This record gives sequence, C-alpha cells and structure tokens, in this order.
Amino acid sequence: MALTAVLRLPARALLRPWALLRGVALGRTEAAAGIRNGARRFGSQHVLVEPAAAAGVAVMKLRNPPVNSLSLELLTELVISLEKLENDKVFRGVILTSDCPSVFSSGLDLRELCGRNPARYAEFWKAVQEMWLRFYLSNLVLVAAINGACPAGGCLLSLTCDYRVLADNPKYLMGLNETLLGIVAPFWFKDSIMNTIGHRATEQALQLGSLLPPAEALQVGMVDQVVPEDQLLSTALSVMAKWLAVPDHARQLTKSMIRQATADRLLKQRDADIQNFVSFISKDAIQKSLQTYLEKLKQKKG
Ligand SMILES: CCCCCCCCCCC/C=C/C(=O)SCCNC(=O)CCNC(=O)[C@H](O)C(C)(C)COP(=O)(O)OP(=O)(O)OC[C@H]1O[C@@H](n2cnc3c(N)ncnc32)[C@H](O)[C@@H]1OP(=O)(O)O
Repeated sequence: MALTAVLRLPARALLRPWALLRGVALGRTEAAAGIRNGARRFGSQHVLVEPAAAAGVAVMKLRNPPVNSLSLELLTELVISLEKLENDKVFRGVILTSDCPSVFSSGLDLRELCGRNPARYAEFWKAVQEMWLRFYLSNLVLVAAINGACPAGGCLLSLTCDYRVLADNPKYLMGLNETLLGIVAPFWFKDSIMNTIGHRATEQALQLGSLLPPAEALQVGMVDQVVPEDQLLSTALSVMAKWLAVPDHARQLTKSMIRQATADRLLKQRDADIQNFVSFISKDAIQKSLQTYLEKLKQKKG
C-alpha cells in the first residue's frame, strides 16, 4: 500500500495493523472505497467481511465460485477471518452468508477427497476440524443467513452457528447427505446435527442422507426460521439484535457450558480422527464411489 494511501486512512485503521493487511488482500481501490464509506471492509480471496448496518455486527460472505465448495484455502481463510473478528473488540456478532448465487456452500470440496496423497488428506482434514472447532466454540454470536443450497459440509458449517435463517426457495435443500455419496459422516458431524434436531430425527436424516426443502428443514429444527429471500438479511439482523441484547459474558459462558463437551470429544482424539479419515478416504471402494458421484455432478449439465 502506498504511503499516501496509508496517510489517508483513519486513525482507527492505523491502530489495527491487520486492517492494513486486509487492504492489501483486497486491492487498494476496494479497500479505500470501504474506508471512504466510513465502513471497514476486509477480505481474503475467498471470504469477504464487511461491517453490517448494525453496530458490532459483521457480515462474512463465502465467495468461492461457483458453489462455495470448502477447499483447504476457503477453510483456512474462514478460520483466519473469524479469528480477526474475535480479536477486534468492536465485533460481537457475525452473520454468515454466501456471495455465490443460489448456493450457501456445496460442502467439502470433492476434489480434496479424491486422488490426493495421505499427507494432503491429513492436512485437509485438520483444516475441516479446525473450522468446526473454531466456529462451534466462537465467543461471537453467529447467525447463518442461508441463501442457497446447503448440503453436507455446508450444512455442518451452518450447524456451528447459534441460529439459522433459511431463504424460502424449494431449490435450497439442506442436510447431511454423506451416505448418498457412499461415505460416512464422522461422529462430530453426527453430534452437531443431533444436538440440533434430536436423536430420532438424526437417525432418519443421517442414515437416509436427507436433503430437506425449507418447510421440512424448519419442521425438523434444522433451521430456526424460513423467510422470503428478500427478507433474509433483515431477519438475520433482527435475530442478531435479540442475541446481542444479552450481556456477552453471561451468554458466552452459557454457550460454552452447552457446547464444550461436544467439542472435547473431538479435541481428545483429533489425531485418531485424522488417521481414521485418511485410511477411510484412501480405500479404493470409497475413491471409486466419490469419483462416480463427481462425474455424475459434472454430467448433470450435459
Ligand atoms: C467409520 C467412520 C469413518 C469416518 C471417516 C470420515 C469419512 C469422510 C467424511 C467426509 C465428509 C464429507 C462431507 C462433504 O461435504 S462431501 C461434499 C458433498 N456435497 C454434495 O453432495 C453437494 C454436491 N453439489 C451439488 O449438489 C450441487 O452442485 C449444488 C446443489 C450445490 C449446486 O448445484 P448447481 O446446479 O448450482 O451447480 P452444479 O451442480 O452444476 O455445480 C457447478 C460445478 O461445481 C462442481 N461442484 C459441485 N459441488 C462440488 C463439491 N462439493 N466439490 C467440488 N466441486 C463441486 C460441479 O461438479 C460443477 O463442476 P463443473 O462446472 O466442472 O461441471
């Protein structure tokens, strides 16, 4: 960033060196535009973060076109962006949404699950674990504004949030559909959904790999609200206002009391979970099933 541009920055940006780094990542024009509007805006290649109209609230947008598949890069950038917001005392809540049309996130990037070597699988899985742990245990209030399809890992990401609002569109299917790919959702995916929709509903949803349309997702409790698409952000902001009316320390301790035990199950066996993943995903039969699924997805268009 040129010295003249630095000098034009407001004092509060200079007090936060990472705010300058964001500017570098965004490119000078975009960063400067954000600051000129009085709004601090930052981002990385795949995650855009901008302050919402409400004080203390940031909107975090996934932007890994075309379908926000959760690649190693996107997972890493999500964790870094959340950490930056947690370290910036200005922010108390985050609205998580998508910058890609009609898809919130297509789940884990299938290209990360096929044809890679064991070391890369291990690195990728560590990043999936890290994303889940950091979002699930975040001190901030996280509200998911789900503006598109939300299968598998995308659903998992939304389940880390404190509240989910889904836009009412029959194409916006949501759920943990791993079994339909011939793979198995690990225990902490299962814990996330079971803590949200309960034991019986999980037995069905997880074994069947159900992808639910909005009305059914609401009925089973996978989301807390379904609203017309043009009201998604305003609803997320109203929900956020309600959650932010509670004193942070009391809410944070309560959240941790409810969620820590679930997170500890993974924390106690992170390495074993990575080894399980690597040996499972490396099996010929699993690779074949994933390749077939990926090819079907590609052929869908033709
Ligand atoms: C004993 C126990 C041990 C346990 C050990 C662990 C086991 C492993 C656990 C792994 C858990 C996995 C979790 C996952 O998240 S797997 C990913 C599952 N995701 C899906 O099934 C969704 C697939 N995608 C779709 O259904 C559609 O793409 C979607 C509805 C999201 C959007 O549809 P749309 O029509 O808008 O777009 P297209 O389908 O045309 O897709 C556009 C291009 O994007 C590619 N694509 C789609 N999804 C993915 C993906 N997840 N990863 C990579 N690429 C993806 C698609 O192929 C198109 O590509 P092309 O343009 O090249 O054709």
